[in-house]
Amino acid sequence: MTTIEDANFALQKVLDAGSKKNVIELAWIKNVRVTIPRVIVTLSLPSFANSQRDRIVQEVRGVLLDFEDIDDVQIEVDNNPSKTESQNQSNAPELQKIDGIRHIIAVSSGKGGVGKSTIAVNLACSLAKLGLKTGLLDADIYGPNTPSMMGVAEQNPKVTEGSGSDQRLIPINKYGISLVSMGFLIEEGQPVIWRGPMLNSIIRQFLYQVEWNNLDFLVIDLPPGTGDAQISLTQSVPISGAIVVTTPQQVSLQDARRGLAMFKQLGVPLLGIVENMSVFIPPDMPGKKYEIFGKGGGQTLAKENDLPLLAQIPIEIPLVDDSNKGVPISISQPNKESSLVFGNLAQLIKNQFVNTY
Ligand SMILES: Nc1ncnc2c1ncn2[C@@H]1O[C@H](COP(=O)(O)OP(=O)(O)OP(=O)(O)O)[C@@H](O)[C@H]1O
Repeated sequence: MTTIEDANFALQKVLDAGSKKNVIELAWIKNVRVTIPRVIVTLSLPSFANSQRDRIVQEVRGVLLDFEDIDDVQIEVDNNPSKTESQNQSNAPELQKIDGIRHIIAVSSGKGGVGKSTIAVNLACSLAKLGLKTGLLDADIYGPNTPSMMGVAEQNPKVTEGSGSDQRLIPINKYGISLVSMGFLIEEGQPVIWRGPMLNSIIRQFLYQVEWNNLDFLVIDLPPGTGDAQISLTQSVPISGAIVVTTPQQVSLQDARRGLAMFKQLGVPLLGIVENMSVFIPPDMPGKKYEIFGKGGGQTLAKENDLPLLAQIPIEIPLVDDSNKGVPISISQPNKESSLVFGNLAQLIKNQFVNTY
């Protein structure tokens, strides 16, 4: 006799067209009841999967009718579960607009070391160069290195006058960018042991008690990966769009896919993919490009998720050197290829949001 376990197992054959993950894994099946000869399934689809609704319903019905003792499948579709609904289910706080910020752009990566902070920093600088008021929040609690890339040594930024909850943290201004780092809260060399709820309250306090000065964009450098910290962060702030950074290798795609699935599941809008370290440009051979890490990774990821490949950033030695000196390449060498690519990326993001001002 068919059981709920059998039904759930069979439903794993139904896949999301983009991520190729199955509907059980993606938690798109909210409920399954089996009362032979009938099965009742509740589907809970995020808004980005609406276009697949009819196909998914048909396939769910198909795989369940394959059982000999089932001849009636009822499917209830809970369309576009709102963010507030899913947050209530997980007891997450409701998203609240942050005073003084128009748009929040999250820069994320499935794993560390792919250049996420480099991209967050240079994107922020390039947005500022377009005349947009820009802030940068380094939320990478595991390696808050944005201040050093921006040449900011202060560990203790100033606070506004007043007392207790009236007081607000004043961002550090560098290269025209308002910078705040979680690193300001962590003593150097100390391990980070914050868990979801603790992190959640810290990040909220951090964001809502900062004197953000009418920013057009706040770029957030998220921690790498898809653990508690990332989920807390993405549920704490109203993100306008997320960028997923990958390198061209196949191995980093798997991690990036996990990142994409997390954003989709949390209902965070995705802006697209940025491929870093696409080609190496040797400084002594202008015009030469070497595909050190293979090619096509960013394009593959973009295609399978129906997202744009927003930028392909080359490996350039000054990108490391200048960043080590505390000056992002977009500021120090605006005519280098990577600076031009960062400029285009900023323009794309501006174009996407400028009409909503
Ligand atoms: N396109 C590039 N060309 C040359 N060097 C790069 C490029 N992108 C990143 N790097 C270098 O690679 C190193 C890692 O970059 P970065 O710190 O931005 O990665 P990350 O993904 O933020 O890492 P983490 O997960 O540790 O925060 C840095 O030394 C940086 O200067």
